[in-house]
Amino acid sequence: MTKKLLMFDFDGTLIDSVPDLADATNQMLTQLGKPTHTLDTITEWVGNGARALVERALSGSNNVDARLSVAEIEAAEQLFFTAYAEHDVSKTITYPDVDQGLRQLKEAGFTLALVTNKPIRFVPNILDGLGWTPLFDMVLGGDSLSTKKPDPAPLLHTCKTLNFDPAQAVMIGDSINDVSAGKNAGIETIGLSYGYNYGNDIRDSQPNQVFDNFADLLAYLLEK
Ligand SMILES: O=C(O)COP(=O)(O)O
Ligand SMILES: [Mg+2]
Repeated sequence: MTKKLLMFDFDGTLIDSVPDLADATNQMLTQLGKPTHTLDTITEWVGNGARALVERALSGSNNVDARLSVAEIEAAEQLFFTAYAEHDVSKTITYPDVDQGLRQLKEAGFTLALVTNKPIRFVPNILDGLGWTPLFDMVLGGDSLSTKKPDPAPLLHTCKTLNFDPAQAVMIGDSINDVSAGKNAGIETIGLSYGYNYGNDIRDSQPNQVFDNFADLLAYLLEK
């Protein structure tokens, strides 16, 4: 791979975080006296950051209930933050071959960055727990800038900060937000099919490449 900067998405790409996100979501809903939801349902609400997850959970649907007040959403979000802080790594696991793969890519000379829509406050603890903090030269959360993926700004900001031309970079993720952010930034995109994408096939978003597991992605990145 002639690219030098690899920008990775986090949830659904490197880590399977939905079991913890779902526990925190259901803890919040229980505290509010609202019905809880299954792991599969909550999985389809992940992708646009914590605020969107909370709004969808309160609505019981991806179509957010317009009658929800800002105060109601913000109060629920605080409950979610408290619950997720307690459970951010209880059930979170890395996908197969990711841990070794990231280390191999780093050793091969790639610069690695993490560009997630997850609120930044939760990211350092998870990275520390996985022993991944030294692997990433830059980490951006969904609230690090004023816009998040699918906006291109986090990707372009990462390229600029790390002194890479967008043509030297690739965005790797599981969701249409990662592919759209890459396309909006004029950056090559690689989709991974095993994560969370609102129940849709990542191929529908037409990334430049798609892989069904991290081992195949690794082979592709290392062989070029
Ligand atoms: O927190 C989310 O909603 C998604 O996070 P991600 O961008 O790492 O997939
Ligand atoms: Mg993701």
